[in-house]
Formats: sequence, C-alpha cells, structure tokens
Amino acid sequence: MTPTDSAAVELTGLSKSFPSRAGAVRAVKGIDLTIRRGEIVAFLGPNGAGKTTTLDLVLGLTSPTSGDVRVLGRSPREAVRAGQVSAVLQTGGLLRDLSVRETVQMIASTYAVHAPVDDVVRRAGLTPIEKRRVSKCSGGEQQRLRFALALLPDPDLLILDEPTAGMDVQSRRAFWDAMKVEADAGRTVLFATHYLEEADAFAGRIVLVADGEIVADGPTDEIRARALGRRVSARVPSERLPDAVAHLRVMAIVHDVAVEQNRLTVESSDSDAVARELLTSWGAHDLEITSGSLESAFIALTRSDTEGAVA
Ligand SMILES: Nc1ncnc2c1ncn2[C@@H]1O[C@H](COP(=O)(O)OP(=O)(O)OP(=O)(O)O)[C@@H](O)[C@H]1O
Repeated sequence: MTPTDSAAVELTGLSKSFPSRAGAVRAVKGIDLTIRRGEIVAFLGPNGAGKTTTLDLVLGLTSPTSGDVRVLGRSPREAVRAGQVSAVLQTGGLLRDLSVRETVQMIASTYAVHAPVDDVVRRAGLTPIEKRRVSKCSGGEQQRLRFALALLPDPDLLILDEPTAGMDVQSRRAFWDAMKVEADAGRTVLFATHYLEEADAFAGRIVLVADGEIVADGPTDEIRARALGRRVSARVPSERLPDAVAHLRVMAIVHDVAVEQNRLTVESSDSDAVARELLTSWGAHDLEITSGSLESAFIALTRSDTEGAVA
C-alpha cells in the first residue's frame, strides 16, 4: 500500500500500559480502528478512558506496549516529520512575551516549507489580536494560537485533544467554525472530547471509548440514536410488578429499571420492544415513551457496555 491510498490512521491491536506501584495501568486495551482520509472523527469518552494516551500513540509521542500504529501509511514519527500530521494538545508551552503574530512567525521559521503566516493567522481567527502578547490572551485565544501553529505545515491530518476545554460557549463555537473550514478543505480531523454535544455537532463519526476500549463506533446519527434510547414508563398491576422488574432487568436492551409505587420507568435502547413486552406480557397501562437527555444517555452507554448490555 502506498502512502496516498492508505488510511489516515490505522490502529491494530493497540495497547498501552503504564507501570505504577499498584501494578500496571492498562490505559489502552487492544484497540482496532481505521480512520479514512477526509473523515471527521470524535474520540468521545469520560475521564481516564484512554483518549489522550491513544492520541499520543498516533502522534508517536509514546510507543505502544503492543500492537501497531500507521499514520497515512507511515510510522507516526515519519508522518509528523513530513509535516503530514499536526496537533493541538492540552499542554504545549507558548512564550508569554511574544505577540500572537511573532509566535506564528517564530514557529514558521522552523519549517523548510510552510503556509503563509498571514494566512494561518486569519484562518485561526487571530487577525484582530495578532499584535497582542500571549500573556494577555485568554485561554481560548491561546488555543486558537496553537491551532494556527498546527496549520503551518499544511497537514493532512489534524489531531486535537480536548481543544475547547475551558472555553466559553462563544469561543467554542468560533473555534469549531474555524475548524469546519479546514475539514471542508479535505483535512482529516481526529479530536478527543468529553462533550457529547460537541461530538454530535462537529463529527461525522463517533468512536466512543471507556476504560481503554472502544464501546461503540459509527456514524454520528446512529450513535446518537443508540445513545439517546428512550424512557418507557407505565403502570403495572402491583402483584405482577416484582416479576416484571426481574424480567426487564435481564433484557439486553434495558439499561435501567426504576419503580415508584406501581409505576415502572425503563431506560432502553429499543423503546418499542419494551413497550410491547410491558403491554402484552405484564398487563401494563397508562404507558408513556420519552427521550432521555444526551448526557444521561452517554453515561448509560459507557456504563452499560461494561456490564455487557450493549452489543
Ligand atoms: N504516564 C502515565 N503513567 C501512569 N498512568 C497513566 C499515565 N498516563 C495516563 N495514565 C492513566 O491511563 C488512563 C487513561 O488516561 P488518559 O489520559 O489516556 O485518559 P483520557 O481519556 O484522555 O482522560 P481525560 O479525559 O481525563 O484527559 C488513566 O487511568 C490515567 O491515569
């Protein structure tokens, strides 16, 4: 396979453990993932899921304990050295006494070939503040500066690790608007986030990770539908309630069952099947179906997979 027809990112059986006094921490546990060129992929998961460790492996900042990483058909280091990949990371020192523009100029001077300074300053939305000292820039402005630096080598693949952490809603929107333009120009974008809303708004595909493993992977619409599931609530005759609860709790499509007096509330990925079951087998009446919130659904999806409820 040549570098031009290969995938943007290819992870095969990727694992990473860190030694610790309490035994090895298995941060990434055998991930297989292929990201095609031009995709916008959200790596979505709670704290400690292994997102940063995986992105560090893709960037060649750390080596796998086992498994393999290919980036645009090359090793991560080769791809980074060739300017094909760049990153906006959570950390990454900026010199406080330089202006925004001076920072971009300084980093540009380290590349043999780079995009024009004016151009990347504009694309990152920094033109109005290009003379401002870095020390006077807000956290969101500093992130946009890191984004401008990432654009300098004209990369095919952009890696972003929680790029909008700590930004207010307005800065977050401005950041993603700028990123959208880059994605529309055909760059592959892989970003880590805690926020389901952010993944939903920007990514074409969501890879949901929890505890070092991929628990769901698919087009954003599909993951949203699966994550959202629905809540079915109904009254069940009190003498049948205990058996109905026990039966529902072992159904694979059921994430949670709550009982209040003789009303059952069931969180499920297949509300139709639950409604049918309640009506036909348990004499349910007064049945309602509602959508849960995105956040509660995300928590249910990452948690329920560990319990084996999500296929
Ligand atoms: N250098 C290290 N040494 C020991 N343990 C580590 C190291 N780096 C990460 N870990 C552990 O590996 C696990 C995964 O961490 P990682 O930072 O990849 O998760 P994450 O999904 O990016 O989390 P967050 O959203 O909080 O940044 C965590 O349990 C973390 O404590």
